[in-house]
Formats: sequence, C-alpha cells, structure tokens
Amino acid sequence: MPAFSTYAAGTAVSKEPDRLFAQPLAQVPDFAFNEDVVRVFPDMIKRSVPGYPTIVENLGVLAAQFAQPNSVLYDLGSSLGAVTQALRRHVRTDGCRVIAVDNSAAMVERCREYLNGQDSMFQELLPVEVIEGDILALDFQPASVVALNFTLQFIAPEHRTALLSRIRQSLLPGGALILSEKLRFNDPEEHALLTDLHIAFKRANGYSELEIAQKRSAIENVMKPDSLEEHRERLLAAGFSKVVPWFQCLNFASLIALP
Ligand SMILES: Nc1ncnc2c1ncn2[C@@H]1O[C@H](C[S@+](CC[C@H]([NH3+])C(=O)[O-])CC(=O)[O-])[C@@H](O)[C@H]1O
Ligand SMILES: O=C(O)C(=O)Cc1ccccc1
Repeated sequence: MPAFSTYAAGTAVSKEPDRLFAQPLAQVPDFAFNEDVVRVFPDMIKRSVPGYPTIVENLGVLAAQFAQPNSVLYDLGSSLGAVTQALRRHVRTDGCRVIAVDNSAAMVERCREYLNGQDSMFQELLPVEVIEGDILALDFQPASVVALNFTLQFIAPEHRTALLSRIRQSLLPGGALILSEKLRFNDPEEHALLTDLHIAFKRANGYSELEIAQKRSAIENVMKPDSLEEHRERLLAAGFSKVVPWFQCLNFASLIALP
C-alpha cells in the first residue's frame, strides 16, 4: 500500500507561484480556468482558500465512510484532481471507481497527466476516468459519493437546483454529497468581518493589495457564492433529507448532504 501522507503526495504537482494579478491590468478580464490559471492553480487555491488542504484530505476520509461497494464516486469540477487523489488515498471499498469531470480542457489535460503518473507508480489505486464535459449535461450513474469541491459557486445560480436534484436522484442509500463553497452572509457585519479576515489570510500568504483587488474584480462576474441558509434550503428542495456542515474556516465551508 503506498504511504501517502499529504495533499498530492505521490505525483508532483506544479509549484509555479501565482503572480497572475501582480501587474496592473488596464482592464481585468473575467476569470477563466485557462492555461495560465492551470500552471499556477495548486499555489493559487492553497493561498486563496482558507482550510483547502484540510478540506481536501478529510473529504477522502469522509468519502470512505459513505462509499458503497461497486459504485461510482464523482469528483465534479475536478480541476487538477486533488479530490480524486484524496479519494484514492482513503477509499478502500471493493469495486469503487472515480469519475472526475471538468469542462476546462487545460485542467483536464494536466489532471490526466498527474493521474496517469500515479497509475504507473501504484497498481492498487481506484480506477479513474477523467471526462472533459459540462456537469450540467452529465448522465449520472448510481453513485455513493459526489464531491462538489468549490464548483457549485461557478455554476449559474438558475441551474444550481436542477443540478443538485439530479445528483440527489443518482445517490445510492448510504451515500452522500460533499459540497464545499465560499459563503456570503446575510448579516452585513458578519459578511464584512469574514471578508476582511479572508483578505488578511491572502495578505499573510503573500498576495499584494493589487493582486487581491484585481483577482476580486476578475471573479465577481463568474463566481456567485450563496449563504449557508440558501445552501441548506436548496439542498432540501432538491430532495436531500439532512444537511450537516462539517468544516468552516472564515468564509469557506463544507457540508455533508444526505439522500
Ligand atoms: N459547468 C461545469 N462543468 C464542469 N466543470 C466546471 C463547470 N463549471 C466550472 N467547472 C470547473 O470547476 C472547477 C472549479 S475549481 C475546483 C477545485 C477542485 N475541485 C479542487 O478541489 O481542487 C474551484 C476554484 O478554483 O475556486 C474548475 O476547474 C472549472 O473548470
Ligand atoms: O481568490 C479568492 O478570493 C477566492 O474566493 C477563491 C478562488 C480560488 C481560486 C480560483 C477562484 C477563486
């Protein structure tokens, strides 16, 4: 059995530092998961999302509790496959396989390279299929675990309930959806405080005021966070029976939703 200990152990991910927003831009384009982002993505997400390494690693631990024999585990919006790799480190249930899906060609190409690298080193890993496609158009197979790790916030708000309903319908008894998101807060003071603390987190991770401001304007049209209450109501409306938050660090949280 390979001795994995930390995020992405086993296959070296790119260590290129994120300086995408370091120079003043005449006009900040909308954020897109393109080649430039792919090159710096591991550094960007770790320095931007408080609790990200803890969420990813423990998502594997949680998934191992819900995985059912001979079922599919989905990693939706897989980016470079960090969640898929955590599933491979922790899930030992017989006959499970992972389907990772992302609609960014650049992400999918690099993700396949990482996972193929692992496959060639270790034989006993869960089989993985990486699909380049839109999760809104996915034909779901019966699944025991579905991970939406910071992906739903990039889906147009009007499509979110339909997507969650389709996920709910594909979930097997005993399975779970694990949903991680940036949160907004209905209470303006709470929202302002946690936003300021998130900015402090980014500053402490070496981002300048300019980088923070330009990244903020790049994501504001493409990433639309909801409140915890909105998530809970939408998940219940989509047919989930129980919603249990298991992690929050500043304005980033992860929930377990049970069928
Ligand atoms: N409609 C869509 N269909 C498929 N993929 C999509 C869609 N919309 C966006 N994406 C993809 O969702 C991913 C969101 S990043 C997930 C991090 C990863 N889960 C991680 O744990 O490292 C979150 C972040 O960067 O904050 C990107 O790779 C998009 O291409
Ligand atoms: O950077 C931010 O402010 C975020 O909210 C998180 C994020 C992380 C990576 C890509 C897009 C957004």
